Amino acid sequence: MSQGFSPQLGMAESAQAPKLVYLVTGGCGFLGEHVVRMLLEREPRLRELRIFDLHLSPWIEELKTGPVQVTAIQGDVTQAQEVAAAVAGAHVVIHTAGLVDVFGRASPETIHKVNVRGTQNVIEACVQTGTQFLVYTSSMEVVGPNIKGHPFYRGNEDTPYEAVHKHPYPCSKALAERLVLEANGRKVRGGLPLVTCALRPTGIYGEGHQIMRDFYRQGLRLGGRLFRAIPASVEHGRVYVGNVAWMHVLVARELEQRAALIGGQVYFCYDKSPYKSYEDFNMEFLGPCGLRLVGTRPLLPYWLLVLLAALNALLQWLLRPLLLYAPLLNPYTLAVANTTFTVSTNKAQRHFGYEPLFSWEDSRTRTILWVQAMEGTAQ
Ligand SMILES: NC(=O)C1=CN([C@@H]2O[C@H](COP(=O)(O)OP(=O)(O)OC[C@H]3O[C@@H](n4cnc5c(N)ncnc54)[C@H](O)[C@@H]3O)[C@@H](O)[C@H]2O)C=CC1
Ligand SMILES: C[C@H](CCCC(C)(C)O)[C@H]1CC[C@H]2[C@@H]3[C@H](O)CC4=CC(=O)CC[C@]4(C)[C@H]3CC[C@]12C
Repeated sequence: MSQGFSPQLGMAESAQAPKLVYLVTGGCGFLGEHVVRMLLEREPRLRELRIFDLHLSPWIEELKTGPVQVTAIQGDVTQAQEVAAAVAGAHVVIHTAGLVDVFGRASPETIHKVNVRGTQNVIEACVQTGTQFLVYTSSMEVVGPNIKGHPFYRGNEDTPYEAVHKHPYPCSKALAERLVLEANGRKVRGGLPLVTCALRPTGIYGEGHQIMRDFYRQGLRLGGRLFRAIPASVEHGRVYVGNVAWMHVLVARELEQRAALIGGQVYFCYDKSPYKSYEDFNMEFLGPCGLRLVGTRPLLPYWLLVLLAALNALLQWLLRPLLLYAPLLNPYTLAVANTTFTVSTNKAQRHFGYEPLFSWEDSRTRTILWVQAMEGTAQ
């Protein structure tokens, strides 16, 4: 039961009638929306695009006027039947849906349910319905930073690193990634092998990034200032959302032709974004929007930040019966922000010809324009 998926875009093939059906889970999220729009722009063989999400966004309606059939499916990845119904008849699934929570908003059980069981449901749906190609959005967090705070400096997919986690989010992403990779080669309905791979973005930034929005608003509240908490020497890997989306589209396109090479593999998502600390990197966008990062060195000593982070964790626990207290600073976010984690690799280029679609200058400009368009700029 070959589904006629031919990733090499030859002239003759691209001129053929579009026939592929793609499903994007989490298609209304920050990354998912960019994947959806990228597919519509850059996958000429697309006949139908299914957008599956717990919460459907109104912008989907605008996409329905184009030549590709856009089908919005409100559904929950934790519900196996809903997932199977959405997957049936799709050639490719791009599974970006996930619960991204490192602030203690959701319980560990809920994070596990959505990220691990949800992914298991997607895999089983592919097997049951005969969908052969699955791309999973994993995370750098699957590798690190680990609980010991070991630096990962310009590492690649083969760099040895002690990946030990305790926090529910990285634990769930690691388990889900393993499920996806182990499913590579399983026979799907019709007898063909399932081909899977996992992409591991570092910290994604760009239009729609909620945490950037939070920092911007915090800066406005503080009179146009943000206060340095992390030493400038701690490098944190970042990648532009458009390039992460492009990597998903490209690897999905190449999965059939290069199944033996790509199947069961992991790829860090990378581009030409500079290596900087989390805060200095954010200032590349927030600076031109009128914010200032105060201090060349952290204003508070590290031990005090550790204490404040622990206090926040305690308050979260104490207040939980009354209200949700989920500040940006907690022991986990402090450890991640304060540990060098950067990647330097060309594996995606070697395996499926990935080159960033957006230069650093473009990525920066697009992100600045998005921040500036937010209500009440600081200028
Ligand atoms: N934001 C980042 O810096 C990074 C994100 N990732 C991964 O990328 C993926 C997308 O993340 P973001 O776009 O940042 O998050 P997001 O929260 O903006 O998007 C996730 C989407 O999944 C949907 N979703 C959540 N639970 C669902 C469920 N039970 N059923 C169906 N849909 C559900 C949400 O409604 C949302 O639209 C996630 O898998 C995340 O782990 C990986 C590395 C970095
Ligand atoms: C919120 C953190 C920055 C605040 C630090 C403080 C309070 C000292 O100023 C963010 C620093 C690093 C971020 C994480 C990182 O980019 C890796 C991620 C990958 C994912 O898959 C999901 C998101 C995240 C965990 C990201 C979350 C915010 C930070 C912890």
